[in-house]
Amino acid sequence: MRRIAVMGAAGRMGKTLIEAVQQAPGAALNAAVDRPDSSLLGADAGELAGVGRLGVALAGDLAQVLDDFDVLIDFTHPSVTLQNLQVCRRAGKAMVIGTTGFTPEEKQLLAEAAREIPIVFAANFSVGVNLCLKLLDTAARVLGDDVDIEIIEAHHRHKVDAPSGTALRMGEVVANALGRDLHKVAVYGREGQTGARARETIGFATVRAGDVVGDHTVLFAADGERVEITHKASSRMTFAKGAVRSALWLEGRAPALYDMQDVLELR
Ligand SMILES: NC(=O)C1=CN([C@@H]2O[C@H](COP(=O)(O)OP(=O)(O)OC[C@H]3O[C@@H](n4cnc5c(N)ncnc54)[C@H](OP(=O)(O)O)[C@@H]3O)[C@@H](O)[C@H]2O)C=CC1
Ligand SMILES: O=C(O)C1=N[C@H](C(=O)O)C[C@H](O)C1
Repeated sequence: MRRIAVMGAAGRMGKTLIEAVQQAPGAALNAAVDRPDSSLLGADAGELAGVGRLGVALAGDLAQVLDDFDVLIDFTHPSVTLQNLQVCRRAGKAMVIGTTGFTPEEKQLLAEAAREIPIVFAANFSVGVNLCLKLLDTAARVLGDDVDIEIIEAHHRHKVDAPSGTALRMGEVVANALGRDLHKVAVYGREGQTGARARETIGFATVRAGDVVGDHTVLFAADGERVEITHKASSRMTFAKGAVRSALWLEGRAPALYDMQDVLELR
């Protein structure tokens, strides 16, 4: 049985992850952690997640539960994940990281830790989005430099980072396929006298509203036709299932930085 710990267990994804672990054959929830000053510490993680008592009390410190798990699933905040990264690295524990909003320098820290522990890191753990990443690579190569490319994403009002990690990953895939450097060609929103659009730019537009789970569209627009590749998530369970699948997949893997494309064998 794969012993799993969930970080950010009282959060939106944390609670869904607890439910997904509970449903997955071969996986067991052995630890659940949230912030040290949480008023929920000591509560039963299963009851928090609405799946019934699991006998796992919510802890406020990862170090307290280190002996209880094999792999940590962390969907929190970059600063929290980076602290946990060091704890897991020292203890030789595998990680599944779904947190978004890392700077390029912070992503480098993930790559460094992955020399010592196996990590699956993905901005989006849904099968559908990972299929879309493959489709986007093909679309960009076929449509080439004859189209304008724009990425539009929408999320719930509580989301704290923008553009979404998924939108940025979609931008990277498209830019790589076209031999462009996303850092040089990305345009994050437009306002005022912008001038005409330069063909090589990749535009990002962000919507934050209500309870939208996660919508992404990549628009390839030529003169005379448009192609749109759209993914809409209607439940966080799609991300949670992918994360738990990754935690199981990591068993016996060598230290390296993997992503969901590896787990799905889409490389
Ligand atoms: N890769 C993917 O497929 C997906 C990624 N995400 C990403 O996952 C992350 C979390 O999203 P979401 O669940 O909506 O966010 P939430 O804010 O609902 O959850 C984060 C949880 O972490 C807790 N937390 C804060 N500080 C600490 C700490 N020091 N130690 C432990 N826990 C802490 C928060 O507590 P408090 O609320 O009290 O601050 C909260 O319970 C985001 O970066 C999001 O973009 C989301 C969905 C899918
Ligand atoms: O914060 C969210 O909710 C989500 N975040 C991820 C992202 O930033 O891409 C994935 C998903 O779209 C939901």
